[in-house]
Amino acid sequence: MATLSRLIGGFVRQHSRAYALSAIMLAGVATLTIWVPRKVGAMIDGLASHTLGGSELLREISYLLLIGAGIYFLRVGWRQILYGAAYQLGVSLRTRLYTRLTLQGPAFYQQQRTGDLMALATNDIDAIEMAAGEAMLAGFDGALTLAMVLGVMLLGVDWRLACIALLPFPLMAWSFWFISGHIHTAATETLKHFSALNDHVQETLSGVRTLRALGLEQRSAQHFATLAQHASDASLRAQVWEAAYEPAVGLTLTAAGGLTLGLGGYLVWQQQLTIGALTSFTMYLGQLIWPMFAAGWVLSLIERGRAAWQRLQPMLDAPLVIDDHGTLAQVASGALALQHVNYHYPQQTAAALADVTLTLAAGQTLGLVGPTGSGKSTLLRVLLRQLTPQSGSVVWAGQPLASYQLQALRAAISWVPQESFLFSASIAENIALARPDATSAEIEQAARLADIHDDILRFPQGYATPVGEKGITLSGGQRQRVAIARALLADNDLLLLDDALSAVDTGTETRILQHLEQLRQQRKGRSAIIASHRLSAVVNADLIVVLHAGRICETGSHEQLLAADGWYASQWRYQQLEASLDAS
Ligand SMILES: Nc1ncnc2c1ncn2[C@@H]1O[C@H](COP(=O)(O)OP(=O)(O)OP(=O)(O)O)[C@@H](O)[C@H]1O
Repeated sequence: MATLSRLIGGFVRQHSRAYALSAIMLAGVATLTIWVPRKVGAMIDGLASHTLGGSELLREISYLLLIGAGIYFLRVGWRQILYGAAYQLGVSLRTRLYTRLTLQGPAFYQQQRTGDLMALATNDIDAIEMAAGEAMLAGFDGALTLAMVLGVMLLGVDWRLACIALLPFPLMAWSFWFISGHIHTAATETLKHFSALNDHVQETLSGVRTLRALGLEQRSAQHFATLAQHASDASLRAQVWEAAYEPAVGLTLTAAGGLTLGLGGYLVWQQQLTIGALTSFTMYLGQLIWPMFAAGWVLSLIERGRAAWQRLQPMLDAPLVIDDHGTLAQVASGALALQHVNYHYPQQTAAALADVTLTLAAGQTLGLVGPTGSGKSTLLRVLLRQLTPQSGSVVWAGQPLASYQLQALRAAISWVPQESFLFSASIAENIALARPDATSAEIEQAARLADIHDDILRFPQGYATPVGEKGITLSGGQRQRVAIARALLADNDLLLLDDALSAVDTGTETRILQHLEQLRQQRKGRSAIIASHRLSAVVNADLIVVLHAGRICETGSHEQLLAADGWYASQWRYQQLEASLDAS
């Protein structure tokens, strides 16, 4: 597992110019800062010995002002350069995370909470960005200033004073180590609690209608308040530990100041040190405040970054549930054959698909029916390679599914799931999702085939009407038909309808199925698999397969299955009776 230091090290090497330039500017800041106490000490000694006249004094003061301005501009410069580079780390980590998430399959998302993933992409990456930017440079700045100030104190002022002043520092180092361990724990807790909070908000907003319908708003608000309290407590604990750096620095510097004044006063009294030199030394001691605080700040940022990286890295390295080592970039037209396919979900004891064997010739339509939970959707997901069977083979156009590039395979299939998703865009853009270059005429033609054209014209802005989260809400049946139009416009070799007509009335269903049949006649070689509870959707299929607890228990054409008088026939009679009762 790569550590945070390796990640940041690699990033610094990649952006070495920006970091080197910032370091040079910081070195300039440190050099100028070091210069000030020496100048002030010399001025005091000059004034005390009456060797510094009015004009020289003015000149020295203007030098000091120039140094101050130089420090200011260099500080602004290095911050701009460094943060510009550190933000690139955030961009690259976010892109890596996003790309990885788009490649993961349903099994991954079943184990992850959406709010947690969103927190990783925002809060956690921010913390890593801070560790790579602010912490790196504050660390460098602090270390450089410390080394230069100590060097001047030891070699340029008085080594005895420097040695005595440094006596309390080991105690401070120990307290920093102690505090940073606690900050790491508190930062990890804070990020976890923030994730839980995020997750609750995301889930609540997605299911707000259900919450309201069940009258659960108050309970949800109480739960939110508890999570918010936990997040705030954890954040406060981290802040309290961060605040502990200050007294440690204060105590150390006060002790160092006391020791300096004691020995310094004695040396001045013994005339071994001038008052100006003692003043310079005290000013240098004051300049140690920044490196001390920088050390605390850097440790805190690094611990927060480490905690975030420990949460983010497993997501970036999570193995892809579906391997993508196929080489074939195109699916040729051909039969689809399943041989003894078995699949069971990891958490389930019973198989969702058991010994499924069937063949669908190119251009044929397969009807997939069976009681709820019999494995229809699972079979379609195996064809989409969202799930990999534990045993058996699936071959399309003579090639195992895994030999196709995943994207090529999925691009050859139009899939309309039970719950279709509409993005926050216009209806036209939602239909043209797989073919953004489609013309308006093509989009309208697909909408006509899906029997949604007239509905769309009744919307306030027609095809330009925004839908999804920020637009109007479509009915379940309208959503399904927009999704079917999307699939038809894509015009792929294989169309998978997963109970995709369940929310439309039987008249609309019949019209859409007729359109599909006409399309199939026009474009030879196009196959379709229609999974449905309603048997009327599969009556005209070339082959109908009845699944029961994952097994194929009946197979044949509509007439053959009626003659067999099994589950299909009894279900057909029941549904026909139901339809005639509805009609009367
Ligand atoms: N993600 C999952 N994790 C665990 N078990 C699952 C998962 N999805 C489905 N199952 C189980 O696998 C079995 C087959 O489910 P599947 O959704 O394929 O049936 P289905 O025939 O499409 O049902 P329906 O007609 O109700 O849509 C069921 O027992 C179901 O509980």
